[in-house]
Amino acid sequence: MRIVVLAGGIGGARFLRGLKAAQPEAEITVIGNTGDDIHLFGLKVCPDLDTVMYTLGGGIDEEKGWGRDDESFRVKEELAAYGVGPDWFGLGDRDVATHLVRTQMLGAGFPLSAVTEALCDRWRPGVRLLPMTDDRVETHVAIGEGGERRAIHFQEYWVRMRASVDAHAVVPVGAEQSVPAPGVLEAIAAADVILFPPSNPVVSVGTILAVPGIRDAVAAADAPVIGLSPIVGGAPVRGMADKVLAAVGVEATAAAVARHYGAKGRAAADDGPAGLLDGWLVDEVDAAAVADVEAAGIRCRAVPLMMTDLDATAAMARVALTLAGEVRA
Ligand SMILES: O=c1nc2n(C[C@H](O)[C@H](O)[C@H](O)CO)c3cc(O)ccc3cc-2c(=O)[nH]1
Repeated sequence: MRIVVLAGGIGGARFLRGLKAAQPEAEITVIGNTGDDIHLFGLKVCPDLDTVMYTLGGGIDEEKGWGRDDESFRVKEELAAYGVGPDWFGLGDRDVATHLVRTQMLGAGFPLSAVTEALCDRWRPGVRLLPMTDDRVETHVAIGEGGERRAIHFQEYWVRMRASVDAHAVVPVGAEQSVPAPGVLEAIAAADVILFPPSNPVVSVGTILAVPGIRDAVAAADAPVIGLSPIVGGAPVRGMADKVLAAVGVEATAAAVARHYGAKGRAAADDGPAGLLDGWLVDEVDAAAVADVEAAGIRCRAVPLMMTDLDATAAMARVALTLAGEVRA
C-alpha cells in the first residue's frame, strides 16, 4: 500500500511512528513542511524535516519532541559568550552537525531533496522523506505591537514569543514562487491513501498546500484523503495551533478545521480553494461534531486521538486507513 503523509513537526512525526507500526509493509512517503526553516549563524535549519528524521530514526529528544537526544549546548553557550544572537533558539551541538552537513551540501549545489536523502541514509527513518519544495520558503507571522504591525519569522513567534501575542496573518514567504520538490506530485498521484496527520493545519499542512500544484494534486488524487484532527475538545493537543488558526479566521474546533480543509470534490462555498477531505477523525470528546462534519460532505468518525503511546497511535492510524477503505468503497 502506498501512503502519502503531509507532515509537520512533532505531532506529524509521532503519528508516523504509529503508522509505521500499524502498516509495516506500507510504502510511506512523507511530504515534509519546510516553512519552519530558519537560517542561523550561516546554517540552514529544517526543524520539521529533522523532527521526522530523528523521531523515526531513533535520534529524537523524546521529552522535547525536537532536536537530538543526549544533547549538549556548548556551541550555543559560546555563541552567547560572543554576544552573537539569537540566543532564544535551542541549537544543540549534535544537531549542529546535521545543519553543517546540510549547509555544506547546499553550498556544493545539491538541492534540499538530495541533501535530505543523504541525511536519511544515516538515519534510515523507514519512510521516503521529501521536502515540500527545494526552494526557500520561510513562514513569517504578522503581529501588532504598540500600534504598528511587523512581520517576524515563525520561529521567533513560536519559540521566543511562545505565540503570546495575536497573529494577524501567517505568510509562507517564498511559497508563491516555489515548485514542488522532485517526486512530490508523482507520489500524490500514485498514492493509495493520503493522510493529514494531527499537524498544525496552518503552519504545517497549510504551508505544504501553499506550494503551487500540491493542493490541486491532492484535490485531484484518486486516493481517499483522510485527516486526523489536531484539535481535541476545542484546544490544540500540543503547541499553539489555536493562535495561528485565529490568524486565518478558523475557530479552534475539530469541525472548523475539517471545514477549513474542505470536502473533496466540493468547491468551497465562495469558490475558494478546492476541498480536500474524504474523511476526518475527531476525538471521542468531540463526538457531537460528527454530524456537523458529515453535513459538510466529509465522512467522520469519533475515536481516541491522543497519541499517548505507540499502540494508541497505531490504533489511530488503523482507523484512518479503515475509513479510507470505507470511503473508497
Ligand atoms: O520550543 C522550541 N522549539 C524548538 N524547536 C522546534 C521548532 O520550533 C519547530 O519548528 C516547532 O516545534 C514546530 O514544528 C527546534 C527544532 C529544531 O529542529 C532545532 C532547534 C529547535 C529549538 C527549539 C527551541 O529552542 N524551543
